[in-house]
Amino acid sequence: MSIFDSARFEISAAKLSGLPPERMPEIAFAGRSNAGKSTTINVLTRQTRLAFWSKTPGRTQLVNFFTLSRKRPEGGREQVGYLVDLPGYGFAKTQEAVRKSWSDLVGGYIAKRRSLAGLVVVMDARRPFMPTDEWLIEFMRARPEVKMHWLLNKSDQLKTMQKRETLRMAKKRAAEFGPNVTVQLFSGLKKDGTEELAEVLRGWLALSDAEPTAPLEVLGTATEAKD
Ligand SMILES: Nc1nc2c(ncn2[C@@H]2O[C@H](COP(=O)(O)OP(=O)(O)OP(=O)(O)O)[C@@H](O)[C@H]2O)c(=O)[nH]1
Repeated sequence: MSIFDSARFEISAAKLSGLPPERMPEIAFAGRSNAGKSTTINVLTRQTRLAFWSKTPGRTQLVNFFTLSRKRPEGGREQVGYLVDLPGYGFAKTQEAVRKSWSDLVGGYIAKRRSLAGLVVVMDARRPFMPTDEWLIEFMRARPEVKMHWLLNKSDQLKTMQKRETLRMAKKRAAEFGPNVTVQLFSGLKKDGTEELAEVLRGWLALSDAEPTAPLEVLGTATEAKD
């Protein structure tokens, strides 16, 4: 059983003060509305209702935390990280208040969350790097040490040559952005690229399914020595 199959809903937060304590590395997912973030999370975790929270229109923007765990060699399970579903974006000009609350929540999370190991940006491969995607990517300039993976979803809608060109262009942009950015083509519909994505995310958590005893750095629990 992969750590992603183990994903269990833990908690939702509508504001930064409601986030759970930083006790494990976090893998966050973000994307424009309709880019396929929910589909991606559901394919990755092989569940059909995990990311259903964002489905209700007009729902308060929430950050949803799912616990990832793995089997201990001696039996039982241990928690290894959080999968964090960030609220979608892609707003009309009139929705300024919505945009502001999204930007405070998501921008604040990215800027301040020390346990953020990496961010997956889900984009529509037919039109990646829309202005709202660029906002999100710009937030990450403040955290160059955090990994980022650009997921070019709906690649099933592209012809072979378009796929090649889109990937080439995105890889060029990733290299310009910095050393911690990776990119791949993906299709949530066809489940193409799922293993490549899972491999990237296991790398962020310093985990491998083949090595259940691999050491894991648990962030946010260090205490300072007192004299
Ligand atoms: N062709 C194609 N369609 C996809 C793919 N992934 C998702 N879709 C479709 O795109 C639409 C949006 O997918 P969702 O997963 O709901 O997108 P979302 O980004 O979570 O959207 P919000 O809930 O609005 O934030 C749905 O109609 C999906 O069936 C894909 O890989 N290929």
